[in-house]
Amino acid sequence: MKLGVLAAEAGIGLPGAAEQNVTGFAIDHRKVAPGTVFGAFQGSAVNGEDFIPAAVASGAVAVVARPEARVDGAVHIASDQPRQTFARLAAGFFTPIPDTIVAVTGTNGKTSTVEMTRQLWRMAGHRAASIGTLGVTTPDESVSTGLTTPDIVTFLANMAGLAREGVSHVAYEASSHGLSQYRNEGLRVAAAAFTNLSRDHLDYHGTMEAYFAAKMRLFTEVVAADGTAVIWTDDEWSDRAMATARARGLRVLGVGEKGDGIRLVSRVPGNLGQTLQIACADRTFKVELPLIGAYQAANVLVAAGLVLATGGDPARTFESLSRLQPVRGRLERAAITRTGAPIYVDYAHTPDGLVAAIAALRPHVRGRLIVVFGAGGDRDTGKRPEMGKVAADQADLAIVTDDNPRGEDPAAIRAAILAAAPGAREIAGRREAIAAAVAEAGRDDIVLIAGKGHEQGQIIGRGEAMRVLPFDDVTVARECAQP
Ligand SMILES: CC(=O)N[C@H]1[C@@H](OP(=O)(O)OP(=O)(O)OC[C@H]2O[C@@H](n3ccc(=O)[nH]c3=O)[C@H](O)[C@@H]2O)O[C@H](CO)[C@@H](O)[C@@H]1O[C@H](C)C(=O)N[C@@H](C)C(=O)N[C@H](CCC(=O)O)C(=O)O
Ligand SMILES: Nc1ncnc2c1ncn2[C@@H]1O[C@H](COP(=O)(O)OP(=O)(O)OP(=O)(O)O)[C@@H](O)[C@H]1O
Ligand SMILES: N[C@H](CCC[C@H](N)C(=O)O)C(=O)O
Ligand SMILES: [Mg+2]
Repeated sequence: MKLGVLAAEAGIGLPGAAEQNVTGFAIDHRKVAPGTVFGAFQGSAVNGEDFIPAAVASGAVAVVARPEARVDGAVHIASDQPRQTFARLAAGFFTPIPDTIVAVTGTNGKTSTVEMTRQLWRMAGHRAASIGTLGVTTPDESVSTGLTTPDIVTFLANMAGLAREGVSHVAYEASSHGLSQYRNEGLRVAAAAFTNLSRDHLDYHGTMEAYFAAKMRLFTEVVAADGTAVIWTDDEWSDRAMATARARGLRVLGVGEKGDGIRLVSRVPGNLGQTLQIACADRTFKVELPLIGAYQAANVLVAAGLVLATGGDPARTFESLSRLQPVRGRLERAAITRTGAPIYVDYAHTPDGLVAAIAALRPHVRGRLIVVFGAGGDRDTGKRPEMGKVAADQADLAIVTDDNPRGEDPAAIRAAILAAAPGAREIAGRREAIAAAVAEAGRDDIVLIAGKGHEQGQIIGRGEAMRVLPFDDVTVARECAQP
């Protein structure tokens, strides 16, 4: 494909005819081959512009970079927003793409919502896939990518690969990092959802306002101008999210107790699930959802909103809710202790997530709720005491342990949590902490192991020294429960 043709398609002006043949795209100079377009971005760790000479030496035909960057020996595609320009250019190269693409943002619930959307589409007869923290899940398999939102080249290549496999519908997770780094752009996104906003990632965004603004780019720039915004109505930030979507002229479908598109009329927790009454388009529907917790009901309804926004039939969609499969590591019932106490594994790794996971289990607890959790290293430090406070206030026994210490001293992370968690117990090793919780649990108790969900390892160290030690909360829970 000729560089000039790609640029013209993306509406990017280039000096000269740009007859160069483009063979691929890369944002890492180590992946540049002859004919590659290299995106040189200023990052948080290093400046990609430093690698321009190396990229050109490896055969880059063009470099997308700021106007002030120096490019010799290749076409300089100058842009004040090089990540966005690169994405638009690359999107023309990676074809075909699936017909129907939707995206989900929010602090919590993205993975669950994209996964539920995928399942609902599949039940409606579509070949559907999801992309997010769990990797790429296709009709046939699941492949892990390591990041929630893969880099732009992987993202676009995945989309093209899925379309070639015959996938017509894709739901992807748009993290705030991904949105602010333009890691998923250039494609027609038919509908976009907002689940909620609460404290997380302030190490990266600085303030809640900046964090919110990063997420809102999904509505102001990423979703198609004639697309739909599916917004959970019952969050503190919902009204502002709706106003943002309306200001762009998007169709807004509100979902929640205050929702005008899908209204949650009532929710009654049952033993292994819950009963929902839903009002939609002048009709009411009763759903036996085989999942517990208000938060799971919320995610499922937002997923249903995305399905309706992309042409799904309401009656069929709500009927399908009763056949949804649980999402890996989200309130997953991992094992039962010898005394009969259930052990749940959940991915709650924010204060709000912990509140939601505890609230989901509370109606099922006759004795004590024992919560094992920690906080990740090299991430927002401010959420640590907040998580400690939630556990101290709302669990009957809190055990603070390690969760991906990364480059930090695990004892210091635990101390920051414990400072706000009077009465909590400190047990460094995660296996030992889980074993202690299991040993404590009597017949009427429930154990919640929070923070790692589906994760398969403990991340220790950073940079060259980083190691991932195999660790799976579900497996360890089973081993401790039935030694
Ligand atoms: C802070 C952050 O988000 N960093 C991500 C980001 O890095 P960056 O753009 O700042 O890049 P950088 O490492 O400073 O390098 C700058 C540029 O030089 C290039 N480079 C770098 C080195 C080299 O030798 N040659 C080279 O060309 C890089 O490819 C990059 O384009 O882009 C990189 C490539 O896409 C990511 O790998 C990297 O993720 C790091 C590893 C990370 O841990 N990210 C986490 C925080 C993250 O993104 N998490 C969210 C989940 C959040 C949630 O869901 O709650 C996610 O979406 O996964
Ligand atoms: N709608 C919700 N409201 C509040 N908490 C939620 C909600 N959905 C999920 N959670 C909590 O967040 C955890 C993670 O859920 P999920 O993986 O779906 O979110 P995510 O947004 O993809 O997270 P990440 O940012 O890590 O990718 C759950 O295990 C639960 O504890
Ligand atoms: N997407 C989130 C996941 C956090 C999971 C938790 N186990 C941790 O390591 O902090 C992040 O990268 O911040
Ligand atoms: Mg996720």
